[in-house]
Amino acid sequence: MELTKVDLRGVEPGGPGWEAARAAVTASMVALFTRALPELFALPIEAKKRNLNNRGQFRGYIGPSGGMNWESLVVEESADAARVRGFTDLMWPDGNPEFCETMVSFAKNILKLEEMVETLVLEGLGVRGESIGAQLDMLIDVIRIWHYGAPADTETAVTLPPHYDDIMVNAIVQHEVEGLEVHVGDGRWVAVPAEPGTIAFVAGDQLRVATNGRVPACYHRVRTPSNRDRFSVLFGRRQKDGVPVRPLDDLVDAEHPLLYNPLRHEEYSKWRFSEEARKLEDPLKEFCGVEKVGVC
Ligand SMILES: O=C(O)CCC(=O)C(=O)O
Ligand SMILES: [Fe+2]
Repeated sequence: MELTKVDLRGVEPGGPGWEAARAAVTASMVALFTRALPELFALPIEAKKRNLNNRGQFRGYIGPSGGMNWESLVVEESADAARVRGFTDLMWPDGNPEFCETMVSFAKNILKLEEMVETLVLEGLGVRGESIGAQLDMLIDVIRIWHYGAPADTETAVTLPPHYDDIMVNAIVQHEVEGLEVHVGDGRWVAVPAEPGTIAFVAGDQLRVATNGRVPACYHRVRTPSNRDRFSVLFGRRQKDGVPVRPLDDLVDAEHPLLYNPLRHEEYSKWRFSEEARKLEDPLKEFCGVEKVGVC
């Protein structure tokens, strides 16, 4: 079975055209992958650690640990030049305007594309325009930048174990080196090719809740059998802290009864990396499902 591809070229859900947005993202990716990321990861570890991880797991710098040969950093609200300047000044106390400009331009371009995808998905499910607008207004964006060394376990070649993302949608951009694999319906893993200009949109737990289960979260992992170093960038959108994610009213009716209670991102993201949650097959359902796992 091949991955289902939806060709969105020519689809214009209002505003600037899809093709123009896609071309702008592709152009801004070149400087990002060829200059900005290698420069960032070449910084001493003390500098990267200034990207603090004090608001729950995966919200700042992650260094090599537990046999995993990886590093990653987070830039919150990356389409906002002032926020990116804050990050840049932390990394390079003398400033680095070129890095800042590259990140902001990439984030602004990909933000447009991601908004279109979110809108298309919700429109496709029959959500009214005003509810879509209100939902999108509750989101903020966050970029996670990864640098993976060659796989430590050359037999499996897995560099990031299987998981669901805890946000609404992540746009994943790979560059030349393969890695992203998604779990498809028949239980197989399918690689998303690292082709130039290809962006994978991955649904997370928050979209599962907002769509009342209509869009399942995508189970995915990173595996690099070619044994090379790899960079990737994730542009994610998630609900703002303090604003719970609720199933959209338009997606709850007699045929589709309410499946989830409101989900608070900051509570969920802390709990789901706990010992207890890691053992569960469906932590989201356990955390906020109206019916708990194993209860009929
Ligand atoms: O590096 C990738 O392609 C995906 C990373 C990922 O799945 C994550 O950070 O949640
Ligand atoms: Fe992920």
